[in-house]
Amino acid sequence: MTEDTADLSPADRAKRAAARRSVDFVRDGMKLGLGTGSTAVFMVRALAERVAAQGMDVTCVPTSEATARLAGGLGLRLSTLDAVGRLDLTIDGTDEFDPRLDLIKGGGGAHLREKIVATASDRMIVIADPAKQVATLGAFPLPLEVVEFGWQVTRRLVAELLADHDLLGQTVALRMAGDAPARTDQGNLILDLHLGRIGDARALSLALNQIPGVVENGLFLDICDMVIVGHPDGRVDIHGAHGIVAPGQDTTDGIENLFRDADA
Ligand SMILES: O=C[C@H](O)[C@H](O)[C@H](O)COP(=O)(O)O
Repeated sequence: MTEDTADLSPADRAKRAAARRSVDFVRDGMKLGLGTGSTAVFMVRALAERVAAQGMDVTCVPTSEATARLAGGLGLRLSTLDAVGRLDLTIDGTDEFDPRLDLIKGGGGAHLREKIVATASDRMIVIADPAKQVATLGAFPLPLEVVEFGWQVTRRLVAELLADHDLLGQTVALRMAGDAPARTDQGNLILDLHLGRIGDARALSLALNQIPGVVENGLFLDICDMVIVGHPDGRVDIHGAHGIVAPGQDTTDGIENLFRDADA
């Protein structure tokens, strides 16, 4: 199945360009983590096309029920993280990435499973449109998955903790889905932390996860190896941990070199 790009918005054309480039990194026999969100949807479709066209043998672990439905419906072979144990590569979207390739994720509430899967992967490629690139994380509200039991006490502890950190804002909001609280795939709640700018993401991430009712925050630190940024005209830029390693329309040659460069 190939989408008609003429019907896509510029942002969606950019997401699609990044997504299609990312599946060039998939090799026969790989165990793959599949991300969640609108950019990941383009990736799952591109992956299903490639696997079918080339008769590849890949095993996929989805990071959400939505991705599981999409990937399964497109004929990709699904498994569970516990069944495969270790993954070769995870490809996922993001809400923000900074020059260190640190991320804020969880705009769709999937960051817990996404972080478990990415951490169990040898590599993580993030796919993004240009709007996701920031100098400092924090303009996008930081999602925090919390258990329902005592959540208002948890929210108060989170608010007190934020007062001790280097942040522009400190508003904590329960995420809603219409009139009811939004629920994650685990049945938990989400607090969105409107922080404006996060001065020390490592200190904040560690501190938040010390609060008992907190399950996981949306900061992905030192997890991502490469960000592929798509553009509406189909070009892509590949960002490694030390800057752009493949500006403009790169080739499919030297994929392993790109990873090595990303690690340099
Ligand atoms: O919970 C959702 C995930 O972290 C998504 O990967 C993230 O929100 C980016 O989503 P999108 O590709 O739709 O911008």
